[in-house]
Amino acid sequence: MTDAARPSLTPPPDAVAPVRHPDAPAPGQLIEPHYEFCFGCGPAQPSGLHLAARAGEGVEIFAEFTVAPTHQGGPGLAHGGVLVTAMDDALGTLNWLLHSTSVTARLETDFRRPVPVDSTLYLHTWVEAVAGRKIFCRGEARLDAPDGPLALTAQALFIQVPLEHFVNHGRPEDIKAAMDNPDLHKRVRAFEVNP
Ligand SMILES: CCCCCCCC/C=C\CCCCCCCC(=O)SCCNC(=O)CCNC(=O)[C@H](O)C(C)(C)COP(=O)(O)OP(=O)(O)OC[C@H]1O[C@@H](n2cnc3c(N)ncnc32)[C@H](O)[C@@H]1OP(=O)(O)O
Repeated sequence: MTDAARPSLTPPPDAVAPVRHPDAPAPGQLIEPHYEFCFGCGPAQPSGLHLAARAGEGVEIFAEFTVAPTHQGGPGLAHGGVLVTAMDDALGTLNWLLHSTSVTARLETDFRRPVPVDSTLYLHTWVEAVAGRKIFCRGEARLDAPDGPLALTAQALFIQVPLEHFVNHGRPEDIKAAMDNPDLHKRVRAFEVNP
């Protein structure tokens, strides 16, 4: 499908190039998971993807995820939804480079090749353009090496939201636990004062 057929994923004429926030993680720096129970990157999720993400030089993320037997769809193959989750998380981690909180509004993924269990997916995501609250991003994932065969490509629209988005919509006991975690609180507050 051409870009013209997906108008909501194509930056409008008044969109601007993304700006790397001055407090963004340095290129090469490992980015801490935003939440320990996140299914994509949280260390406290036994069946989670345990995605490890690093900042790139631009407004971009490089991430890795190794497909475990718990991630199967077909026998010995990664479930497509799990691959989309990995892509979604690598795209969501771009928040750290813009220093804003945004959530996925639309995510379109092309599956280009099967991904076997035990393989490592090398994801690269980047912000293409920003228009008001809309963040237009793209991503690709390659098999077993940063320059390995292309397995997935994606285009996404993220929408910037205030922190209240999470506080108002999350299950109250989880929000309370998150707010009681001083590390998480400090990390998330940094976004608020540096929008
Ligand atoms: C202290 C507490 C601790 C908190 C800890 C938090 C730390 C967090 C840090 C970092 C988070 C990182 C998370 C990473 C995880 C990976 C990312 C995910 O999986 S996120 C989950 C999945 N996504 C959702 O659950 C969104 C559900 N949807 C919504 O909430 C709303 O629909 C939302 C916010 C996306 C938009 O709602 P509106 O009311 O704010 O805005 P409207 O007016 O509807 O849309 C604004 C513009 O965007 C377009 N738009 C909206 N949705 C669209 C769509 N699906 N496709 C195309 N355009 C869309 C609209 O047409 C509108 O455009 P026009 O301004 O009129 O030009």
